[in-house]
Amino acid sequence: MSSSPQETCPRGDPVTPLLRTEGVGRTHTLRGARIDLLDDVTLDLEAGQITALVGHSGSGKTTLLHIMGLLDDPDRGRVFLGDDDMTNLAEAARADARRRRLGFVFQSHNLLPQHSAYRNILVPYAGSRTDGEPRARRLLDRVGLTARASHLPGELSGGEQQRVALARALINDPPVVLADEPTGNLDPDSERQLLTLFRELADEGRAVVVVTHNAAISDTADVVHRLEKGLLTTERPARRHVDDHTTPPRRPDHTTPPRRPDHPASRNRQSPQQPGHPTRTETTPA
Ligand SMILES: Nc1ncnc2c1ncn2[C@@H]1O[C@H](COP(=O)(O)OP(=O)(O)OP(=O)(O)O)[C@@H](O)[C@H]1O
Repeated sequence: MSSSPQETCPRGDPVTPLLRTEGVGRTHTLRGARIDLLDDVTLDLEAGQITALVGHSGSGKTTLLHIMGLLDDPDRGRVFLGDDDMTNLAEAARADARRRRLGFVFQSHNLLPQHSAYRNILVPYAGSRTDGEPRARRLLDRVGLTARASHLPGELSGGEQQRVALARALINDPPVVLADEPTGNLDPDSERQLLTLFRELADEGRAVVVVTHNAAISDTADVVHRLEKGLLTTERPARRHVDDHTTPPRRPDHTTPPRRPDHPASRNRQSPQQPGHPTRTETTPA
């Protein structure tokens, strides 16, 4: 098998989530007080699904995303990519997993200002240059930016920069995409384009997790997890998180392609986490 990234996303085994946190905990001590920011958080990211991670500011969403993305270590618990326990791996192996198996999109897209859109997409490529260049061009086309290939980030709009960042996140064809407030700085059109791309990625069999305060994303998501006082509550199916309960749950038309029964997302509907039930039943004092 070639060591370069493949063109097709690795599909998840129907029963093995693409990413799993198991009993993850993170405790801080602030001015002598112990704070369980994350307490026994168990969650699965399944193939074919967009997962939204919501909660008030400071509830630990980014911390959990960084732990899932192997950018940070939990104090307790484990993180699996497929069947692989990533918890106590050496940093070199974690870095390799981050590069090949995880794609990151951040609110501030972190593009290199001196490089063109095309070069930025190639920066994290793990394969050979001859394989990478056509891949980068296809990804530029996919995010609708072929005509902007040679433009510097400063010459692109915020939405275009974020689509370059998404193309960069996909260069190694990762099965899992993690996004932290990706629409935070975007206008509604750019937001819609990004959400459409996320839906396509899920429909290809990837797991997409999005930390967000944006109700449009939680509407679009297949699964919504809420973090509160260290505990994770799973809400399924996704529904609005605004106070307008008179409006029925709805997905934007562009996010609802019909799914075949044999689609990875259809095979993964069952979950040990039930709607509305925290992973632990008691609340942990902050
Ligand atoms: N090393 C640390 N020591 C003490 N507190 C910390 C440490 N790291 C993070 N925190 C605190 O943990 C809390 C959670 O931060 P985090 O960024 O994960 O929250 P968030 O839910 O993503 O917030 P937001 O929605 O505002 O981005 C914050 O109050 C932060 O200050």
